[in-house]
Amino acid sequence: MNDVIIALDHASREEALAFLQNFSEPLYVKIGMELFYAEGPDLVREIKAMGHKIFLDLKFHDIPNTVAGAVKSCLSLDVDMLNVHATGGRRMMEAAAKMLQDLPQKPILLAVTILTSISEETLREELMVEEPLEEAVLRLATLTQSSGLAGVVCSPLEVPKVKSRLGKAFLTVTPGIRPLSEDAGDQARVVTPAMARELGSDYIVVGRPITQAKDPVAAYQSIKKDFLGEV
Ligand SMILES: O=C(O)c1cc(=O)[nH]c(=O)n1[C@@H]1O[C@H](COP(=O)(O)O)[C@@H](O)[C@H]1O
Repeated sequence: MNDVIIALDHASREEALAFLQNFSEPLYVKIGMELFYAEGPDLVREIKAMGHKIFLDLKFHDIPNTVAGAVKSCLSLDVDMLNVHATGGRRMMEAAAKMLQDLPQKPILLAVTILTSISEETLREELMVEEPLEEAVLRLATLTQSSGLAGVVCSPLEVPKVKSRLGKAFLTVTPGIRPLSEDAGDQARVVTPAMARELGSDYIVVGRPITQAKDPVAAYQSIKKDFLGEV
């Protein structure tokens, strides 16, 4: 299943709902730290009740017991996807995955590998990681899979290696998407929607190229067409 996930990086409930009103169809949306910390879990329930699928992007990174509790707290929201940071390590990811094990219908649990705003240079000079960025992503993705999670967040650029090492079924959810005409902004590893399809991404995550477009519906449809090859 491939899809375009729209990042609702809005400051308030009013802004997010005004944005959603442009669309007549059910969407796959991402609620991240900005909107969640402003509005809390009620808005997640409200958007879910409107029929949209939800990726709750809170990127948990803490000791295993705390992350397990955070995942448990989120389960009542009935989200479709949620995430942790792979750099929290095996015990943390296993504790998160354990919270889902007895559920009849599990949300997709992902781990963020290396943020798409990080470049090879930043990784080496600021984070003191000496291995090439692609190797670091691959190492964290391997750890994520063996910890029992369903997939990773990475750049589409790393997808071919992740898939060839960890198998097609291991999901790749990829932000850092920019249509050709758009500025990369704070992203360091960017790829067009069509390239993401060619590289094998399962889902692309797109924020500003849609939310800040003059015509968000047209921007969404064009990105969806480039990624899925249909409207
Ligand atoms: O976990 C994420 O969703 C995420 C991981 C990552 O490595 N890079 C990344 O950009 N994201 C999120 O994806 C979205 C990208 O937004 P735009 O750059 O506006 O398209 C933002 O909401 C980020 O928080």
